[in-house]
Amino acid sequence: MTPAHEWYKSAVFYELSVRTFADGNGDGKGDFPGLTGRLDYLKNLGVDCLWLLPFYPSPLRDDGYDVADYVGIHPDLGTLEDFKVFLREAHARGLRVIGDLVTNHTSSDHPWFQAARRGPTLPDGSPNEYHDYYVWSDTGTEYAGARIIFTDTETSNWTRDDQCGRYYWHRFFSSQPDLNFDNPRVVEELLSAARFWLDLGVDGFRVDAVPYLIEREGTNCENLPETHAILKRMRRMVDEEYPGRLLLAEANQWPEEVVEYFGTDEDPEFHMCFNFPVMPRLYMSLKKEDTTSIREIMGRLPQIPKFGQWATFLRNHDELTLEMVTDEERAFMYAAYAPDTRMKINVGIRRRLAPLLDNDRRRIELLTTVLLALPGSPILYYGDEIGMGDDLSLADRNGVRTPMQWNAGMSGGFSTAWPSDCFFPPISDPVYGFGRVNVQSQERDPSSLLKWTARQLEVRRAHPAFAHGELQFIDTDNPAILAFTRTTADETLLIVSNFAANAQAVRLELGDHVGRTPVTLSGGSHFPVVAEAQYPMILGKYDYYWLRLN
Ligand SMILES: OC[C@H]1O[C@H](O[C@H]2O[C@H](CO)[C@@H](O)[C@H](O)[C@H]2O)[C@H](O)[C@@H](O)[C@@H]1O
Ligand SMILES: [Ca+2]
Repeated sequence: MTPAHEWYKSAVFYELSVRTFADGNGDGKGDFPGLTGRLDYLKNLGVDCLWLLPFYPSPLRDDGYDVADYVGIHPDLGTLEDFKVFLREAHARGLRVIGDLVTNHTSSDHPWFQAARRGPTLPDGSPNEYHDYYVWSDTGTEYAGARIIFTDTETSNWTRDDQCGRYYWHRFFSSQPDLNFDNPRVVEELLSAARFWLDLGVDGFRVDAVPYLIEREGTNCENLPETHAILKRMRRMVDEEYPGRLLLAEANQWPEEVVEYFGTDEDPEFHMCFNFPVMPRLYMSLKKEDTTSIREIMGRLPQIPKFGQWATFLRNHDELTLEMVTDEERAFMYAAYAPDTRMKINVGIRRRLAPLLDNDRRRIELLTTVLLALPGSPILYYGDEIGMGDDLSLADRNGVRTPMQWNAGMSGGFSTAWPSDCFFPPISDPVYGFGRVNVQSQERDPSSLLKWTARQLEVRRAHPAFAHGELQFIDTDNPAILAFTRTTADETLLIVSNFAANAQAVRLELGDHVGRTPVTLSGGSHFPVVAEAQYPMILGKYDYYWLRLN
């Protein structure tokens, strides 16, 4: 039995932007009342926890990751009362809700930065306490070992502030000055902001961009011990004051570094960390028809503490990041998945799941089943469950953030406003547009992607080994086939997936399971008994089996 406070280990997460999910008042911008009205959809889909992208007051120069007030609601999205109603209604349906805590930086519009730029000393000669909330330099030459993350926009991590006459540090856009986490007051401010939402009842946070909190000369300013110390302090606060709430780390790092963000059983840090390294390898394996890199990277993941759980995903609101691959692999991914240069951004590809996979239902199903079956709690990105497309004409990563497509009516049912008055225009092309791809039509079609996804989530829920089972890769004589077992004391599941565009024959090394009978999880079909170590199978193109070894 998993203790109740480890609910996140068996949860399926659903990431959404309030701004683009459902508009309740017809102004063309999604809002909390609109989202509240769609909670039954999410419940019926079978997800357990909603991750809301930043919903705070913000000038929206980075879609809300530029926070101007940590303890408010962006006026476009409703009021604090609307938020409370939403949270109550979500909880009433058994849905949990996590927010997005943007720790590393604020917006340059934040009152702290506006005060900080007045300089270290105020006109009356008194010290300006807010100046030290940010990281300043007189030369803008320090920390040269830190890479630039938004390579398409920024040329330096320093920008000169004319008002202050000094340079401020920023790992992301220049409109997002980094907070100075060497200042204990900043740490306390962030903890207070977290407490505000935890007091209201949120179930935790995805914590943004955690590797970059502290800067030190002579390092790359990522994953520093001082950064971990601050994050552990955050975890202690949550465990002591809000037991059972979740902290999920966004640390886009290699396995050896990301695992540090879990901490240890004795000195914990995050309950969950995104598995960034495996994500691009799922796509790579499809194009290469070779799953070796998935096995390799999963084998590189160190042991995590008992409380820990990975967060797995195929897509999110950012570009499909290619930071955690080699140069050669990155070149392969660009050639395979970004034939149009508009698809590239920074170190990644700004496309949604369905277009990446040529809208091929078999490939979408294949990657989704692998996502649901690998160790970790899966995170679905809104709209991918109906196969939404993207809009390359929109700037930055906004092309993958278009309005949810609810029906074939005006503005896809997202809003009663005209499409041109929506925050982003709903997609209307003949292939991915709301006239063809929408929730209402898929709810009426038993064979739709939406219905299929809901069924898979139901099957996953019925078999706790998906959430808790130990992973064992099965040796095969065909690299196009990914085969693994997930085992608990009660059951062993066998997952077999064909990453090739043609039917494949394979022999699975099932010596540990001789005498057992594979039975499909949906339908209960009995396969031939495992009579000897080598178990032959045939799989159609992009085919998969979810089996239980009886
Ligand atoms: O708040 C700034 C950004 O923080 C997150 O960024 C992450 O996304 C980057 C790619 O877009 C990635 O390269 C980096 O490693 C991450 O920290 C957030 O998800 C972004 O939306 C945001 O702009
Ligand atoms: Ca609205």
